[in-house]
Amino acid sequence: MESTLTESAQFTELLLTPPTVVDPPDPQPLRPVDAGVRFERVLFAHGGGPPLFERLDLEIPSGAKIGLVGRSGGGKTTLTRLLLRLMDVDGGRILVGGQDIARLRQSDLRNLIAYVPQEPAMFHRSVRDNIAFARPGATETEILRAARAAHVTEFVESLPAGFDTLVGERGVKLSGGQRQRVALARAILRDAPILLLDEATSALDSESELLVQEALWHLMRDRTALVVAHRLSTVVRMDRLVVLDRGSVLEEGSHRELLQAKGPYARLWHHQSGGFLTDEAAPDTLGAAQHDLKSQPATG
Ligand SMILES: Nc1ncnc2c1ncn2[C@@H]1O[C@H](COP(=O)(O)OP(=O)(O)OP(=O)(O)O)[C@@H](O)[C@H]1O
Repeated sequence: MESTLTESAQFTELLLTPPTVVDPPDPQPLRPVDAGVRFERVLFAHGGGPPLFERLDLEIPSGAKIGLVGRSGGGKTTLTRLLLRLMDVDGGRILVGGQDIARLRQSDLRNLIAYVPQEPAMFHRSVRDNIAFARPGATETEILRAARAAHVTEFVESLPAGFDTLVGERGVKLSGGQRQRVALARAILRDAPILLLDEATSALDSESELLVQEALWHLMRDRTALVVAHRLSTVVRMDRLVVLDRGSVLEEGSHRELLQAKGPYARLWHHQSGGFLTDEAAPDTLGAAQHDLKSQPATG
């Protein structure tokens, strides 16, 4: 009882003390000290099937920008779903900021991670509502700022009712690139310290691609980013690429290091065409590369 009284007295005192310093005009959001992500000996199998991940270890330091690449079925989507805790691991653990996500409140975990899926869900509401729902209570200024940063403003200006234009069922009135920009605006508005992005595989027109890229880089600044990367322009700029195949990390390093290593990624890179790391092109490439890795002794 006494301690409660003391605490409340201290609290009141704080309230009554006139502030001697003022907030900066453009304050930075308070972030956890560490927004690193760590997969630790993760074991996982889909619905009683064979294990996909067997003791998967992956470290993403706070603020790092990691690209997840690899052929279809490698486990990229599963990894993102485990991090969002849409499913639980069968063994090992996933840590965010040093805390086991299984021990966090779901809402707290969601506040730490902004997720941009390949096919962002669109509601038959206005463009504004489609952005705003990412953070209930956001002010008009905040919504418009996010829209501007994600280059939504440009295309909205040519819509009949601007931000009040209804986007149609599942956003049919918007192009793929425009939907992605709305999704990035949502993530900007969320302002979470960790960004998890499943990059769209479908070709965007080059103007959209450029704008989405720019918005994406803007969004990644000062955040930890894990991007399932399909586009070469994204991959090249990442700090580190992780090549995932059949639930295992085949190799990792920067784009330059992996090219020099002349391994699976380098083969993928040289095989791909049209600016995308196509899953179609990957199986033979990675399969052959994996065979090479297995059959040749490591030469360093
Ligand atoms: N819900 C599910 N139930 C059973 N097996 C699944 C399920 N989801 C994925 N898998 C299997 O898990 C493995 C990894 O799939 P995942 O979607 O994570 O790979 P991916 O690298 O994201 O592939 P893509 O590039 O095609 O999206 C695949 O063998 C897939 O068939």
